[in-house]
Amino acid sequence: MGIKLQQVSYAYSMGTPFEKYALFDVDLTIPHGTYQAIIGHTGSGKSTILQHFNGLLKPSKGQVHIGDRVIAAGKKAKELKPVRQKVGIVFQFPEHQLFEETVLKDIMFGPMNFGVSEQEAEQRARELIHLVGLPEDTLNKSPFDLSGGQMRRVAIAGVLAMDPEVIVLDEPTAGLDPRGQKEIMDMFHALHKERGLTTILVTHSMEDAARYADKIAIMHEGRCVLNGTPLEVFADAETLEKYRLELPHIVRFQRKIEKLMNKSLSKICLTEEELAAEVAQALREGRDAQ
Ligand SMILES: Nc1ncnc2c1ncn2[C@@H]1O[C@H](COP(=O)(O)OP(=O)(O)OP(=O)(O)O)[C@@H](O)[C@H]1O
Repeated sequence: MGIKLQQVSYAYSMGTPFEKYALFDVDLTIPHGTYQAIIGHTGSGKSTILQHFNGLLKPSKGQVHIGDRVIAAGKKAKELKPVRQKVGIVFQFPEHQLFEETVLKDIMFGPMNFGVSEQEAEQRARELIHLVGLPEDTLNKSPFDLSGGQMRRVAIAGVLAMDPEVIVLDEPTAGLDPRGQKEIMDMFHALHKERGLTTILVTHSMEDAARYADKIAIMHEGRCVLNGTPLEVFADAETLEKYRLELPHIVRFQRKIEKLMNKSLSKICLTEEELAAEVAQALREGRDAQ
């Protein structure tokens, strides 16, 4: 399922003296099966845009297409339950929303609330607990006896239990140690590939955007100022500089090497392996030319 924003503007407290526009004429098309990162500084509108992806917020102007459903300014949004089931949002610190006495009940809560049978919901929970990297006996524990990282995984299993077609991740690794961060990001990437999910990652991390995303959109003061593949975005040094966004570590390293070699490599590299191969190639060419 894809998502498309057409000329979307959004004002908080519309029509009151506190009216404040947080989005201005945003056009963004996220085709089915894409891994889209949305990056921007604090206050650029990331959380506001995210809440449009499943109808939590309705645009003040413009239209949001979620699959074949259209949510438009000025129109009453009909029954949004199916949209909420198809678009799962992993909010920041999702473990704060755990509340049941056991992990099993917590994971089953969402699907059962949406009419899935108890048997089916339990089966999903038993499958998902492995998928999020926890042993099956976790299901019988209280979520509040788990570590922070384990609680995060349980909360993620709860979102996946709804069997969404689109998954929206709002800084999903905030507060985790580097190893936990990588494990969670790799897990979402594997899910994205295996289940053909449309994945939207809202992040401050250029590293994660570079490593996982097919497309990177840059938000600045409520506008989407750039959207392209990682290579297109990292080649646009002028725009990145204008909006004070850092290149990922690996690209900065490449720039340093190029400066020392006084030579540009033939492409921008996003992994250590690619960079090593490009440098080796450039050295070979240098030797052959002597
Ligand atoms: N409930 C609200 N009422 C009024 N203004 C708000 C509200 N929520 C956000 N804003 C304003 O809207 C703008 C965009 O905020 P938003 O939270 O979408 O940005 P963000 O990029 O998600 O920031 P962060 O990275 O800090 O989460 C900011 O100027 C913010 O102050």
